[in-house]
Amino acid sequence: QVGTIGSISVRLCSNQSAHSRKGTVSTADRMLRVLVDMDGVLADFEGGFLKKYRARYPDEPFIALDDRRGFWVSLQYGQLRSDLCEKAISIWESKGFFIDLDPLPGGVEAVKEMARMDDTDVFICTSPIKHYKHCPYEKYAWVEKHLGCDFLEQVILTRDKTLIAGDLLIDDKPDIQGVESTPAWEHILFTACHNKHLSIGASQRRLLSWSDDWRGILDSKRK
Ligand SMILES: O=c1ccn([C@@H]2O[C@H](COP(=O)(O)O)[C@@H](O)[C@H]2O)c(=O)[nH]1
Ligand SMILES: [Mg+2]
Repeated sequence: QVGTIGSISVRLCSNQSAHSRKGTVSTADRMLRVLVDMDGVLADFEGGFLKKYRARYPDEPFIALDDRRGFWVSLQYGQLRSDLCEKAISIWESKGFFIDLDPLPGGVEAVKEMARMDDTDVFICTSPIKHYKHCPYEKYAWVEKHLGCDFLEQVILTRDKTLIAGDLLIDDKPDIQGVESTPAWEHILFTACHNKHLSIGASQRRLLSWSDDWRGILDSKRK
């Protein structure tokens, strides 16, 4: 929706959250709550990083996406050569890094479909970096740009996802730890270049991409 204030065009967001639009406040216990990570799940953090790193440091060595191992990009660059750790960090601390990330194939469509499903609440659950000048703002801006301003109601920024209650957390980080030792959610490992070689426990489930059966995973958690 677009309105005007004087000569200024403004985008009007509904004040209702997706949750209350479904009229479910009193029946929240029957809703399936899905938490979806952003970097590496909806937004192409690794691809965006490599593109900007190579543009800023064209003469420095880099790690091709196929050779990425381990969640921490900065750690692997630091192992390549110690000063490259800081150079890597400088990329995602820069203005424009997070907002410029391309959506990963099918992610935005999947999240929109989840939000339309009966008995389903979906939240974007993402960890901002501590260098807060650009990242938190740009994460909200990314959601508005790709999912629409009503979806801003569904954003959770936290550096500790174990504190957030949900049935499922779809996330590319293999080890999600925090102060809560038994988080409420089941972690579904979203496959990314840095985790695809990892063998996971027999009880853990993976989502290979957004073309994989995410609907089946949601259904498996419905009561
Ligand atoms: O080497 C790295 C790689 C990533 N990060 C930051 O970690 C978070 C990851 O957030 P998730 O919600 O777990 O996807 C993101 O803000 C990256 O910028 C990092 O600090 N160092
Ligand atoms: Mg992630």
